[in-house]
Amino acid sequence: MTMMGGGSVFGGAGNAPGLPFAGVPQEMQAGVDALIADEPQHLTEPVVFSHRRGERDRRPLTLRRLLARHKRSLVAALALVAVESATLQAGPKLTQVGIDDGILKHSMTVVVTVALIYLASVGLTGLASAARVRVTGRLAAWVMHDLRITVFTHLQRLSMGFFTAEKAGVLMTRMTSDVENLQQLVQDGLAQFAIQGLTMVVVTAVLFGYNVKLALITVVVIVPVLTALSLWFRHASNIGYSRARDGISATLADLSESLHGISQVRASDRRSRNILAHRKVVGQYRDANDDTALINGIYGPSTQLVGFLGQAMILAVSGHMVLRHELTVGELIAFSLYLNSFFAPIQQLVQLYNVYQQGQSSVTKLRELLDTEPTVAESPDAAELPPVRGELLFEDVGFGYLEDRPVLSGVNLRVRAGETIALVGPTGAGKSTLARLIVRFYDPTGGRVLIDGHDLRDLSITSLRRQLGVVPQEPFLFGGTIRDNVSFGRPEATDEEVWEAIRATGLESLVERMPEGIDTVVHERGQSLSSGERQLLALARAFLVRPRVLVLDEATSNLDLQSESRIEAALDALLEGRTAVLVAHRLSTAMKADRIAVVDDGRVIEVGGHDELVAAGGRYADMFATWSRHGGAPHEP
Ligand SMILES: Nc1ncnc2c1ncn2[C@@H]1O[C@H](COP(=O)(O)OP(=O)(O)OP(=O)(O)O)[C@@H](O)[C@H]1O
Repeated sequence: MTMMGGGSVFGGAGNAPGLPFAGVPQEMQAGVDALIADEPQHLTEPVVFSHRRGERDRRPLTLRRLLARHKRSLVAALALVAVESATLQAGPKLTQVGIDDGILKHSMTVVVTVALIYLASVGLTGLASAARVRVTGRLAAWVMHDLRITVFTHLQRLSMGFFTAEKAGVLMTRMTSDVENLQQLVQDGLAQFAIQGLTMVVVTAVLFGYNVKLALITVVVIVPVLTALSLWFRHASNIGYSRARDGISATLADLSESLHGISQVRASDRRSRNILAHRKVVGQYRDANDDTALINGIYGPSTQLVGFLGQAMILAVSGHMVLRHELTVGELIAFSLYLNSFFAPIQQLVQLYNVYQQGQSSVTKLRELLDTEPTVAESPDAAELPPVRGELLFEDVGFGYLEDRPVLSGVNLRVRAGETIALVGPTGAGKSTLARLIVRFYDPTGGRVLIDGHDLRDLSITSLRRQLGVVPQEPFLFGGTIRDNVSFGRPEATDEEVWEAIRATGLESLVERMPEGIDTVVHERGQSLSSGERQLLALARAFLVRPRVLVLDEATSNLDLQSESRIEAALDALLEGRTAVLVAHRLSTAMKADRIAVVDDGRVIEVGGHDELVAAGGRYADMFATWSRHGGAPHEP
């Protein structure tokens, strides 16, 4: 739980009893203080966000770089791994001494001493292991924490084009399964790698130390078979895991799309089709998991079988050697115990290789994401935009979302400071695109967009956005209260200012009817407000920020007459005294603007006042005539 700094939240025993909140009883205050002191503190200091990445963030993401920030934990983990691997190997040697020097020579002292040392080594292994798990767990938690914040910050930096091109589900996979793969690798995989690797080296040396002949048999006969099996497993499981990764990506992408479009799914009664489609992606994921389970099922038991056969062979040879007094019984037992510790790491290492592979491929995918440069970048010598009057100028602007498909070409348009200009035209003409260029969601591919004579590309993005307000076609409401949503662009606004915005946009009666006024929580994605109310709330949000320049994309949804007139009144209040570019889908809105620009096929073909354009008898006059014929109210100047 996040807790801001500062004093006690509870009033203590000083509050008068009988009032609605009488405070914490004295006898409980100590407990409450202890509880608060125990609360974990998360960073709540202000974030300094930069549109440009710092030098540190520019270096490509690697596992080593992720770990390097936590050197102390890493060194501690390695030291504990070394202790764990060494103490683990004491058992067989102690068994041998116990048998040869204790049991066979009837020395109780040796047996007891060896048993005590054994006990101590087991205890030490347990302690080292517990400490190692704690250290690597903490290390993994921090690495994941850093990574999630780095990726999230980078996503904030990326341009709109990236989000429209990339499926939301795929981005979710980066933040979920890719980050979790890495967590698994850092938390246990790397430590196990080190333990098993070290164990193999130590045990090989010990085996040769005990008996060169037996060790050679092990290395020459058994190891090649195990190696061949392991190479097959590595190859097969690589393919399997890569299919499984694609499977989970597709499953999450499909799930996220279905959830976002749930109302459309219901309305079009696509439920059974969607279930079928989801069944298909989930089925592919299951197939991939089935395959990896099969591969594991073949590899695990067959390596075990090879291990047992090898042990049987070694036992036959070493038994023969004991009979010929070339080996003691204790040495035979110790050798076969060490043999176990020799086979186990081979199996484990191959399995771990998969964890490593998965982790590495996740690092690669996250690296690709972090290396994506924002297309709308802030220039290194970006200037602060001084307070503007709000004149906008499009100079021979060309733009296309895709390289070979121009959406705008040769657009020239001047929006005077303080005027409201409406963009009208057929659907797909490029009206919203023009609006997006003003707020620099995209940069033009040709020509320039200027505000008060400054090319937008030369300005710091923050200073530009501070003076711009945007009301999108479908306003997004965030999970939180009405107050949070209205003050989204200016969280420091006072209650009075929030109320003023609510009153100006005619939301007052609605908010007053709500159970907790401006503190009423509206649901995620604003499902608890009607579409008209959501639009009004978006207008209130813009009103509170009081930007010099407003860009409004008029909602296309049909509202009842009352809501429409409320929105029109709210617009009047909002547009007063500022420059506004209004993407108008209704001529009734457009004709109230100071001037109208007709956009067709990516060009501005007419600009002028309503009467002027009607009199000119051009494209706008045609649109107006059609609109009037179909029941639009005739314009009364
Ligand atoms: N993110 C995008 N990626 C690729 N093409 C896009 C994207 N957004 C819009 N387009 C295309 O650009 C063209 C202009 O779209 P735009 O949204 O500007 O039209 P509009 O005039 O605002 O239409 P409407 O009145 O329907 O809102 C359309 O052909 C559209 O398909």
